[in-house]
Amino acid sequence: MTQLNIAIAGASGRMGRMLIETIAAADDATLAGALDREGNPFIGSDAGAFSGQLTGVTIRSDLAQGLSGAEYLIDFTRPEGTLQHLAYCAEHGIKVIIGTTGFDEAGKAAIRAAAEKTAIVFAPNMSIGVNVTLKLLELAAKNFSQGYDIEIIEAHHRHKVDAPSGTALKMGEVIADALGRDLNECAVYGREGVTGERDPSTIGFATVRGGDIVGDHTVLFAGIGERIEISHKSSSRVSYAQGALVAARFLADKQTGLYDMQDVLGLKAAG
Ligand SMILES: NC(=O)C1=CN([C@@H]2O[C@H](COP(=O)(O)OP(=O)(O)OC[C@H]3O[C@@H](n4cnc5c(N)ncnc54)[C@H](OP(=O)(O)O)[C@@H]3O)[C@@H](O)[C@H]2O)C=CC1
Ligand SMILES: O=C(O)C1=N[C@H](C(=O)O)C[C@H](O)C1
Repeated sequence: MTQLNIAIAGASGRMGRMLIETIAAADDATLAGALDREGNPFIGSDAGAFSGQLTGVTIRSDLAQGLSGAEYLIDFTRPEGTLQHLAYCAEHGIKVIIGTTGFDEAGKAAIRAAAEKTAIVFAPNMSIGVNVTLKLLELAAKNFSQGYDIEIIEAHHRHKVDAPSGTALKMGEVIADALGRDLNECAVYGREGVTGERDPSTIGFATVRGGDIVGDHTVLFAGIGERIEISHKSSSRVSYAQGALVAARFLADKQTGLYDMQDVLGLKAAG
């Protein structure tokens, strides 16, 4: 069986730890490197120390050292970190799976440019459940295009730094596209004070942060006399890590190009 040699960025983070455990349990993947930024207290530790299962791979801050044996990098860090890692990977032909959220337009443009040099999967949510939910939302939006107000509510743990979540924004994009609207023009991010009546063409977002909530997303289609809610709730980060591994397998025969989880899961053409 061909082995995927995968390095993990943000190795000591919530997703990094889960990814290292997931790779250890996979028959076709080998941990080939582990990165964290300079000053991180876990630099120099074994990447498996968190789970008590040593890997023989040391967490490094130097990209050349951390990526020397890697064909793939799975990166769930912060936009500024991901973009630094990506520049190195693009130069060295290392394929990249990006789960990081919170990129601005310039960051997204840099990812598109890097995809001309290496193969990339970039998705705000790698879970199969969320990606199938996006298809359900497309269908729902087309059928509730008149007479239903659309609100997206997301809840995450207290440590999350970006809002709305990347997944909530993606849900908004999918719904806006299905309705022929531009999310940049119709999104309303929170309300306060005398807001006036709701504009029916808007898509509203609400954000909750607290405790250890892994990640909940609900889209509400509120009509007269009825409302429809489509929800996805994560109870473990394992589904994101498994999805990232599926994305790495998908890239095995790709040299360049930018893909998302809809490509990976073959959902683009699905009705
Ligand atoms: N696509 C998906 O399916 C999912 C996406 N995410 C996204 O993944 C990202 C990480 O989430 P999570 O694991 O919870 O976050 P954590 O804060 O737990 O981990 C982030 C890791 O990245 C490191 N890091 C932070 N800044 C930099 C930098 N500038 N350069 C290099 N490394 C850096 C952190 O190091 P330090 O501790 O030293 O700061 C830490 O090791 C978020 O953007 C989140 O939204 C999360 C879950 C699923
Ligand atoms: O930060 C998180 O935890 C998560 N982030 C992603 C997002 O912003 O959508 C995915 C998931 O919801 C967990």
